[in-house]
Amino acid sequence: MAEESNNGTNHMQDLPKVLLLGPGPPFCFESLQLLYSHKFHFLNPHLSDLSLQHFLDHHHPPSIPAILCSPKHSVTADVLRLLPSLRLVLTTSAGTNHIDLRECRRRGIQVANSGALFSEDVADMAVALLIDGLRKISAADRWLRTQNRQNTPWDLFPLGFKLSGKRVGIVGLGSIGMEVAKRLEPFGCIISYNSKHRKGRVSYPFCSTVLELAATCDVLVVCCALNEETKHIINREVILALGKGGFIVNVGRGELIDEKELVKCLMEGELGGAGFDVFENEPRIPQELFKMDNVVLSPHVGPLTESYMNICALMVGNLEAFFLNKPLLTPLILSE
Ligand SMILES: O=CC(=O)O
Repeated sequence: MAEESNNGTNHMQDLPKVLLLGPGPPFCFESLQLLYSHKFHFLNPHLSDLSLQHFLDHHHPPSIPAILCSPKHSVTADVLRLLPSLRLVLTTSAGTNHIDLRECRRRGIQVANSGALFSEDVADMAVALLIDGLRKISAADRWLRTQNRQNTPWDLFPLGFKLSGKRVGIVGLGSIGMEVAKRLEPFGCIISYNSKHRKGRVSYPFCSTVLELAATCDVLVVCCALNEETKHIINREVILALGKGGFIVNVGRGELIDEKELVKCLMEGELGGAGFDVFENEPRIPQELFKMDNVVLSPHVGPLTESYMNICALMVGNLEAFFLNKPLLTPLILSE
């Protein structure tokens, strides 16, 4: 960390530089700068008219050791190439699919994410989408609002589906997946899972493939990390294996599902319903979904609760640890 200068004040040029690839999540980068500009020299290329490359040319890229980004900004190999002294990439998200992790590893750049900060919130959202879909809450709300239902017998509204007894397959039993399981068990759901590896201390049945999981479940909750192996892990074959009464929830990343096939399956009646907080081409949503009452949509707000108030502190904790050569608080890639 920067030493105090002789007259007891920190000069900005002495502070460690942190590049903010913004604008970042609501209020996050603003609060960070308001609270911590005495500790770090934050650089804001998004507030400049210059391209990132030109901005960096003006700010001596060899002296920038750290980046803070959000999922809206890809940290590609090209971006990394502009920063020869980079040693740390921080992201405000749990997902890291916007970061070229392979290149970070190759260059010995450490990476940290939001850890489990939002896991409960995202799990709440998964369960909410599932209950909403099965019990048709949003559909009922629309039904009441869109026409004057005071004069329509309410028993004309279609039957919903029970949550208890449903066989729920969790795709990705990380910290979000575990929170989903923890929430659904008391509802009487029967949990099983697929993950990259069988989890040692977990008693839920493990399926080695998503296809096998789908074939033995009524519901899939998708919450694994997006990477080369998991892109379109939910494909047509998996959807058909889940079946006509099946329900899919996605709170991970849109690209985990082959969205085109999913829309097709929903239109053909090959899948019972779905709840999405994430989409393949955000902010674009396939128009067909807007017409489906068996689909619940939400605009990628799973992590957006008051938990966000803690993201600044977590990011600063990681920055302080890094500049003091201490272990990162929420490491994903450590230096060798
Ligand atoms: O989508 C949000 C996250 O990955 O935290």
